[in-house]
Amino acid sequence: MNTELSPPKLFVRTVPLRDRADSLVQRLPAGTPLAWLTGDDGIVGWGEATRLDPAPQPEGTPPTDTTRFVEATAWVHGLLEHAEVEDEVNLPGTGLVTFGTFTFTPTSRGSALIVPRVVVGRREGRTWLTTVTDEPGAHPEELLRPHSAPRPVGPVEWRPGSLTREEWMGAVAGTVERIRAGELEKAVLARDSFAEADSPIDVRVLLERLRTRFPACFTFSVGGMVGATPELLLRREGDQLTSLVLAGTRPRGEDAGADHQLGQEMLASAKDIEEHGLAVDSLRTALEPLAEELVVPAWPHLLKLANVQHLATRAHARLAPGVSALDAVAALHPTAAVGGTPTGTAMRLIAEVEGMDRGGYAGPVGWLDGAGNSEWGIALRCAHVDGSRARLYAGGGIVAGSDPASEVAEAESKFRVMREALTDPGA
Ligand SMILES: C=C(O[C@@H]1C=C(C(=O)O)C=C[C@H]1O)C(=O)O
Repeated sequence: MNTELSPPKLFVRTVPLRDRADSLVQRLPAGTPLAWLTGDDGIVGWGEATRLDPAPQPEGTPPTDTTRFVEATAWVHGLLEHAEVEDEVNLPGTGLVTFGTFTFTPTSRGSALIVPRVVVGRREGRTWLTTVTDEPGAHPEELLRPHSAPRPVGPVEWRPGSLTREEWMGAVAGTVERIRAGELEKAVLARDSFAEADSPIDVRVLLERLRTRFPACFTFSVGGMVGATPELLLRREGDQLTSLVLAGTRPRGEDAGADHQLGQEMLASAKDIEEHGLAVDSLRTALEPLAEELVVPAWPHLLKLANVQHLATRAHARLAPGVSALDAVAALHPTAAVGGTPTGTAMRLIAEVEGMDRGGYAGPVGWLDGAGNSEWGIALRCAHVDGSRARLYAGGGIVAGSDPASEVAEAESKFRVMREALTDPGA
């Protein structure tokens, strides 16, 4: 493992593989997998050629500080400058790939950038293998790591998080009062809960369950953060940037009629449209200075997932020359979908009332390649997995019209994603 700021020289080789149309998760050995998957496509990686763990900033650092992103940008730039890359496939996700997870606030521990020894990727029926070594022409030993079968999670004990249900409802009610008093417009409040298994959790099992249950989401595993997020902070391909903003949540209906009604009700709800509008505005304000063109639809659409439905807006931008994906990540994080409005006030309120450290929850998680292609999700519907323990996180946007009991129910429906992933069939 290499953690110093001056990067090593890496030899990177990408070759095509025969497409077996299998799950990429099956290629992963046990251990700490890296993954970014959408349905059958994506990239998985293992081993560590090098990594950067940006240090947490001292307490009292402004919540919008971007030092961790700036450090990461410089480090990746240095890596790419030194690397020798032979790429026979040339698609987004080939060549030198770095996976990353960034904490929600600058003062938390847990931001990491990891270059795996081995990556297997697939995009639209084309599969590839990338190896990363310290010597030219060498094969990483990780390529030969034995592939044990994924192990079920086994019995799980569910433990309460930092705040009880009543305490958290109190925090929501207090936040609503402060919004009504004019201190801020919106804050996204979250809570945590714990799962304790008898033996170390095999993340591959979680990935396979998440990927198949949420094929439209981004299933990820980076630096212990594991989940399936529906929210795309940004995708960059060439100079094109796409972002999917989500805010506004309803349950799925029992049948098609009830489901349709719940969706239509949300589209007609002034409270949800306001909550969504604030998230879209924060994206627009952050993106405008970086874009030569920016297209944001005037009205949201519905995104239906297995557990909930959301108001969604897909924005497109053409980036100005010289703007990297990490520059855009730094500018966009945190949108008002996970922070609030105004950003600084909301982040201070979150730190004050949530009673926990979010770690990587609601932070950017994703990957970038040497050509500047990149995908970053917002780490939601996720847990931090550490050995036999998982810490789950879920929350929702609070505005003047929010009701604490509904917010608890909404967070529960979001917790379900990881609760179900951690529950073996028949358990
Ligand atoms: C905060 C979460 O989700 C965010 C909040 C939403 C809302 O308040 O309606 C919807 C989608 C996400 O932007 C979460 O999943 O924990």
